[in-house]
Order: sequence, then structure tokens, then C-alpha cells
Amino acid sequence: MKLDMRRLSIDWLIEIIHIGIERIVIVDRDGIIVYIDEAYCEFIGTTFDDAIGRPVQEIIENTRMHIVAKTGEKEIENLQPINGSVMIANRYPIFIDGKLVGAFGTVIFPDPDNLRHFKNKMNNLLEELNFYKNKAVNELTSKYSFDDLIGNSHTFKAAKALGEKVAGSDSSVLITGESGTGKELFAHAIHHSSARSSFPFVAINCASIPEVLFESELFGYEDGAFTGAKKGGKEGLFTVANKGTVFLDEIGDMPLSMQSKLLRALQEKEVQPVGGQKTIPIDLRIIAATNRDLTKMIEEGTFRQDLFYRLNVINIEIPPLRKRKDDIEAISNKLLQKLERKFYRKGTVLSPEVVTKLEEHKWPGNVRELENVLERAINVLDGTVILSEHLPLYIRDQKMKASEQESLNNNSSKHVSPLAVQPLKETLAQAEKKAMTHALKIADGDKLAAAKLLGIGKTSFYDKCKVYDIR
Ligand SMILES: Nc1ncnc2c1ncn2[C@@H]1O[C@H](COP(=O)(O)OP(=O)(O)OP(=O)(O)O)[C@@H](O)[C@H]1O
Repeated sequence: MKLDMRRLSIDWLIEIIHIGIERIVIVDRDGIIVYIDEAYCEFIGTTFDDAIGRPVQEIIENTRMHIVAKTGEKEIENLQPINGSVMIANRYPIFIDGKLVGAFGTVIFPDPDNLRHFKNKMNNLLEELNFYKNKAVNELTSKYSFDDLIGNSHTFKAAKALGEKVAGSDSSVLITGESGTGKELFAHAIHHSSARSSFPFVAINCASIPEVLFESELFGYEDGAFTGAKKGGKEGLFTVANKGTVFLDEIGDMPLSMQSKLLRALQEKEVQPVGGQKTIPIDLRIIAATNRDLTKMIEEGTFRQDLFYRLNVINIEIPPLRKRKDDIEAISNKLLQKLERKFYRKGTVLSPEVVTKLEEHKWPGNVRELENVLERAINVLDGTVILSEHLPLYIRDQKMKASEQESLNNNSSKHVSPLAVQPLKETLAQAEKKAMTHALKIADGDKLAAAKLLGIGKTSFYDKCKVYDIR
């Protein structure tokens, strides 16, 4: 039964239309405007008389009313840019006695404050989207090639030559070496020189993923796989990296339960997203890295032997900096170039005395420590020549008692001689390391929880763990 509206006068109907916050346009089957309300006309800079009888696309920017009047398909909550603002448009076909006769459209003009708010929100979201798009593209490509690996010492050159040689093959590579020796740099360079270089390079830090999230991060999950899961599911990093290279950094920190799942995925060359039935084929090259002794971990039962064999097809061992003193000057100069770009400096050089001091130091934190020392120097430098006085005390005074030096290297304030006054930066670093170790102890080794206790983000926590060599 049709509702009888004949008791409503046309004035009433017009008034009712004006009360609504939506603005209205009605077109006939050919997309010709048969009605448009005044506020709509005002907004698009026309008049009622001018608009009536004209094709809608001549009057309203980005309209699709004429299309809906032809297809009979409604379009709901479409975003329609008009006059530089994004409107929300609904378009409905009009059927009379089952026959398509035209279309009825509404656009919402919120009040100016709301509109401004809506525009700002949209702009912020678009900016955020662009930021993440760029970030995603940057993160999925290798940033370094073998040319970026500096070092002429015999041992380093041998490691580099092996890397270059195996880059072309598809075999798994295990890169071992102390923290800060350049393992990640090697992984980038291998991918860069491989046939997979035009496909993604996805670096995964196994120490930074909480155990419960490992499987879903690596293999993805299906819609509704668990409470809090994103609607529509999520792609895993292994599928994101398809045809490219996955770099599993700190593989020694991968929990045992995950090690078996990883092994299965590598053997079967497929992954099964969490909560899903189907498997997805993957074509990947794996490069893993660790500063831990995996052989010892196998003996202790904390690392799977079969996974070790799978990853360790080619082993590249990067020697620590103290065993390649000849490289220190060349690496320092390369790092200085990088730092000069960061701090807008030019022409910075090391004095011969500083080169000697740097060569005498043991470098427990390897190249990363050297980088930090040079960054400190460039910060306190007035001219262009880095002198001894620009180095931290523990490197400047190599004759310091062994125990004192050890304690300073470890950034532990416990054994610092009361006479030794250190630069503020080091004192702060020691305090920071102490606070992090303490938080980790309280959080029972859970790095995420420790970061929360300290009120810092997890990325910042993991970065600092690397700098202070906290495991
Ligand atoms: N041979 C090298 N030439 C130039 N820069 C280097 C070299 N080796 C390392 N670096 C620099 O030293 C820093 C540490 O390197 P990287 O992160 O690759 O070490 P890592 O062994 O992966 O450390 P970790 O085990 O802590 O993850 C980086 O800034 C890197 O650019």
C-alpha cells in the first residue's frame, strides 16, 4: 500500500526539504535537473533558475547523478569533492511503477566548523597515509650495497668477497659476528646484488616481536582469527616479502615454538595464516644473523639443530673491529662523511693522534660504538680537526687502569673512580643503561613490559638495547 501524502501541501513538502541538513538535487532519466534546493545552488555558485533544465554534470562538479539515473544502482556515502571540499553524497534511483524515471541525490554540508574539522581530519589522514606509504616503500628496499661496506683488512675483505660470491645464489645465509659489526649492512648488500633486488627486502628483528605475536606477524592472520584482530585479516611479513629476501635479525632470540613453525614454512615453501585453512605459497631467500653462539644454544636445547642446518648453508663470519685495526681509519672517514651530512658540517678530519687512540681501543660495541664516539666528537668540535680532547675519557686515556676502563666500557657506574670525571653524556648513558637493566629485571626479561615501565616506545627501547648491548 502506498502512503498517501496528498494531504500535505507543496509548501509543507518544500519546508520539510529545507529543514534537513542534506542538500538535494533531483534529475530525470536523462540527467536533467528537475529540482535543486537553494542552499545547494548557493554553495555551487549558481541560481535555481539557471540550474533547472540543465544537464546535472554542467552544474555540479564530480556528480554521478546522471549515471545513477541510467544504471538504477544506488551509491551510498560516496566522497564527492565540490568547491575544494569533500562532501558525502548519497544517490538513489527513482522507480515509479517499476520504471526508472530519474535519480534523487543528497550531499551533506556540515556547518562551517564541522566542515573545517572534517577537512582537517581528512588532510591529516591523507598526510599520515602518505607518510606510511613512503615508509613502507623505503623499508622494503635494501639501502646498502657492497660499496658501502668499508674495510681493507684481509679478514674483512674475505667476508665481503664471500658475500659478493653468494649473492647470486638462492641459498640461505647465516651472518655471525659481534653486535655492531655490520651484519645488517651485509644482509642489505647481499639482497642488493642478488637477482631478487627488485623485490622486497623485509628485515625482521626477532628480538623485538613478543612471542604471542610471532606467528601472526610472520604468516599473517585471517579475519576474526583472535580478539582484537584487524577486520579483514592481515598479511604476514613472509607474504609481503614474496619473491624477495627476508632478513631474520637476532635469530637466536626466536622462541623455540616459533623455530619449528619457521622450519616447516621454509621446508614446505608455504605459510598458513593464523585462523586460516588455506596455505599460501612463498618464494623467499632467507638471510639470518645473530651475535649469539647458536652451536652452544643447540647443546643447551634452546635452538633447533635442524633449523640451524637450514639457515647455515653459507656462513659469513664478520670479524670484530679489534681484530681489524687496519680498517678503523677508513671506516671512521666513511662514518664522518655520513655524520657531516647529518650535522651540516664539511671538511672534518681526524688528527693522527686520534687515529692512534682509536686503533688502540678494544671496541666492544664495534662499528656502532665507533659511530657513537665520532658523533660525540663532531658534536663537541668547534673547528674541523678532531683531537684527543674530543674523544670520551675512556678512549682518550688508554693508560687508565684495566679494571677502570672495563667498567667505563660497560657503562657501569659501580666501579668508576671518584677522581674520574666523565663527560655528562657518558654519565647519562650509564644511568640510562642502569635504568633499562633494572626495568628488564622487574619485567622478568620482557622487553615490551620494560619499555612500558620506563614510559618509552618499544622501538626506542630496542635501539637503546643495541647501543648498550643489553640482551
Ligand atoms: N664495514 C662498515 N663500513 C661502514 N659502516 C659500517 C660497517 N660496518 C658497520 N657499519 C655501521 O655500523 C652500524 C652498525 O651496523 P649493523 O647494524 O649492520 O650491525 P649489526 O652487526 O647488525 O648489529 P647488531 O648485531 O647489534 O644488530 C651501522 O650504522 C652501520 O652502518
